[in-house]
Amino acid sequence: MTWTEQTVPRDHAPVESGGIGVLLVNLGTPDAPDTASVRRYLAEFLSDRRVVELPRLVWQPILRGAVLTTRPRRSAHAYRQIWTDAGSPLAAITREQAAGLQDRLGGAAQVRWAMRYGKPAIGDELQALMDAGCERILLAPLYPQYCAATTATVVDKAADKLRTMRWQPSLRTLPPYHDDPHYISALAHDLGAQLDALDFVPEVLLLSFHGMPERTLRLGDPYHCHCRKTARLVAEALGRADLRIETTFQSRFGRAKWLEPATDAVLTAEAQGGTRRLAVAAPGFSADCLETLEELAISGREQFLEAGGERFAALACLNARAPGMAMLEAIVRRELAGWI
Ligand SMILES: C=CC1=C(C)c2cc3[nH]c(cc4nc(cc5[nH]c(cc1n2)c(C)c5CCC(=O)O)C(CCC(=O)O)=C4C)c(C)c3C=C
Ligand SMILES: [Fe+2]
Ligand SMILES: [Fe+2]
Repeated sequence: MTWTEQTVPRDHAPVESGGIGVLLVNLGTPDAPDTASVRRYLAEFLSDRRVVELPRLVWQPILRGAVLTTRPRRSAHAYRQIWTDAGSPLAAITREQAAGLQDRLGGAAQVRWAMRYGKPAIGDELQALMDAGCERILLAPLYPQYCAATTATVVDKAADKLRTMRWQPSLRTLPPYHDDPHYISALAHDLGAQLDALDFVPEVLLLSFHGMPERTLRLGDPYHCHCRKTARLVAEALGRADLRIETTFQSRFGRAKWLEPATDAVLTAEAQGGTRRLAVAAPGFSADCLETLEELAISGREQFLEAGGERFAALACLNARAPGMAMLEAIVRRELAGWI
């Protein structure tokens, strides 16, 4: 037998040479804002050992016991407050970002999107890109600040899929972009415009990042340093001498010590300390989601006003608006250099 294309067995359809794919990935979200869907989502998310770094034998009984019997109902209530006709904001915005990037890249690459937990699954979307002829794929976790709990687990999940393939695509990953001039100037431009559009002048701007257990910093995760650097560069680029800018960490989970200062504690302390007008932005989130729309814009507002604050604004993430999309196009094109 001669070794021709026809006689060599394949484990996927033949691909056209030169096909380039881009897979945008964000965290994940439940399919619906009900307790059962949230429980399914949290079970997958919180079973990831990149997220909760405890031995399985210790963590799984706690997760299956206390956590999954109480949290899903509470979180489902929170999700219901932010759910839209297009579904979960995180999924709807990520879908829009993928469509916007596809428009910008034209025929140079095929763009799809996936979620690390829930749907659409990373493995299925990698397969779809390959089925569409992509031999080279840029995996783009939409996390500006690198963290093992977010960025690394996306790469792990993609590797799980590649492990099943005889003929793998060539894979690149988007590096963290926490200090990239495109990202910093997109944020400065967009946050500056949002601040100018407010009907009050804030005394304080909180830059609130998602928290992490503090021990991950001691173990060498660069996340905390990346957040601090982003905050410093955004503050410099905003260039507002009249605005006090503070960095905080939100969404504490569990009993361990998390990165500080905590956003909720600072909102209360600022109001009690005399700050009357405050704005909060979440530069680490590429898309608005539960953590920005509920935790900051709803609960955060309540905390600040109940403690004596008078005016509060939660600024939008970059989402699929022009400054964020131009930034995404620029950093993706750079990573595709040599491919397109
Ligand atoms: C140990 C628990 C958690 C770690 C560590 C963690 C890190 C982490 N998360 C994000 C981004 C998002 N998290 C979101 C929701 C969310 N996060 C946790 C817990 C941990 N996150 C939970 C339990 C939840 C679900 C909601 C809840 O029950 O509170 C989301 C929003 C998802 C959505 O559907 O809108 C995002 C985005 C980052 C960036 C990060 C580490 C840097
Ligand atoms: Fe989280
Ligand atoms: Fe939260």
